[in-house]
Amino acid sequence: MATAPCIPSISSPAFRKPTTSIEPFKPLCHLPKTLAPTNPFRNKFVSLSVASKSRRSPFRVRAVAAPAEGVAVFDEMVSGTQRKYYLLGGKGGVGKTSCAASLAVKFANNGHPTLVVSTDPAHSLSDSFAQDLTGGMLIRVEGPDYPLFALEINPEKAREEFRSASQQNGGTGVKDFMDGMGLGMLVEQLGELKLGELLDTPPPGLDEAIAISKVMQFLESPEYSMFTRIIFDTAPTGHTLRLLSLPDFLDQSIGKILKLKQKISSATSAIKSVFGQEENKQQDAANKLERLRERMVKVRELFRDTDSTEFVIVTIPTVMAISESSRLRASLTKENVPVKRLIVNQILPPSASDCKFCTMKRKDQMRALDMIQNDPELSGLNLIQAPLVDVEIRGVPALKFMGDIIWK
Ligand SMILES: Nc1ncnc2c1ncn2[C@@H]1O[C@H](COP(=O)(O)OP(=O)(O)OP(=O)(O)O)[C@@H](O)[C@H]1O
Repeated sequence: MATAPCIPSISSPAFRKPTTSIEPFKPLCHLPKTLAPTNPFRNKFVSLSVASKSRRSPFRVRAVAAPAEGVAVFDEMVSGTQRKYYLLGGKGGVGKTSCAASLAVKFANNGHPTLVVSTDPAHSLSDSFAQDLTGGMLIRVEGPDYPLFALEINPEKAREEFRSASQQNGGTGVKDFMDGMGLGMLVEQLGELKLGELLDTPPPGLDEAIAISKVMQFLESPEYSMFTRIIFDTAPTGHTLRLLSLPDFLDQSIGKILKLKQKISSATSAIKSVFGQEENKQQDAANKLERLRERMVKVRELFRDTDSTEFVIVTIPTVMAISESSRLRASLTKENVPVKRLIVNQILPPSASDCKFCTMKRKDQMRALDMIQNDPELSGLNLIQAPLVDVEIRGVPALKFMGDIIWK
């Protein structure tokens, strides 16, 4: 005898038939056969209309924050050919990469040459696109109508570059040099910068700040000018929060180093001929640092530019994830980073079976969703609800499927 699946499946009748007093699921989209010859989603249906226009239900869905009705979220995102940046962030494992990759596919299928960048030290873009995107180079993603490129920034390499540039200016090289010159008092000032500490035990977020600044550097070059949509798949919340304050911190630190460098230069000008080569090397390093500082300033400006940038928070319907999202929103607001949307991912559909686990789990999720409506940080955001599906979302056809559900 056939039994109903315990964990909802996208092929299960639960996705097609109303089983509770919640608004019936309506099939919204399915993959064209040509796109998915071997795709697990083929001919399967899923709907996101859970709880959006609910009647009375055992899950109290009436109280759930409904997606902003009548707001064509994607129309607004896709319009215009001026470059726009989207940063997706949230707690670890909630689906940031899947949402970022699905948005990238959707933009590329809607006429935008798109670049998706991972600045998370633990990259998963390659896994998400089911394509090897490692190596720190732009790699074209196969499948979408318009060019879609992905870039996994190697944070180790980026940090190493920063470290070597900084050490020549503020690290032991300069310390030794200044000691030798009898400029001990400047070493004191250098100590205040805690630069050694910064380089030896870099704070979480430094990698990412440098990675983003590197992307900014790339974007200035002509071969990148084609991209009209840039999506950043960022590291989990903790990193992101530190990242927000890092550009200021580094800007100040580097600024001080450069001032110091000027002082050293003038103090040693009399003996420049002796140390000519060393001087040149240090000047190169100073230039590098200056460029890094300028890029940091650009990163800071980018984060706060409401015309071109948006931070999308991704979460799941658990009390812990929603509390963390609320704190993230508060920090983003404090830093003047524009946020409009909140994606609640992995929502369980009502179960067709009498599976107690599923019923309990969904009730719990509905309670967590209720929290959003009562949360001062989150209640004003456009809520996008995405269902939990029963297979991993990997490869362009699956990402297109997910993108068509989320980005409407
Ligand atoms: N709606 C969904 N239904 C089913 N599986 C999903 C859904 N969203 C994401 N997943 C799966 O959850 C896992 C984690 O997703 P993803 O890598 O996108 O999360 P993340 O937030 O980027 O993780 P990390 O913080 O580790 O970078 C992946 O296996 C992905 O396929």
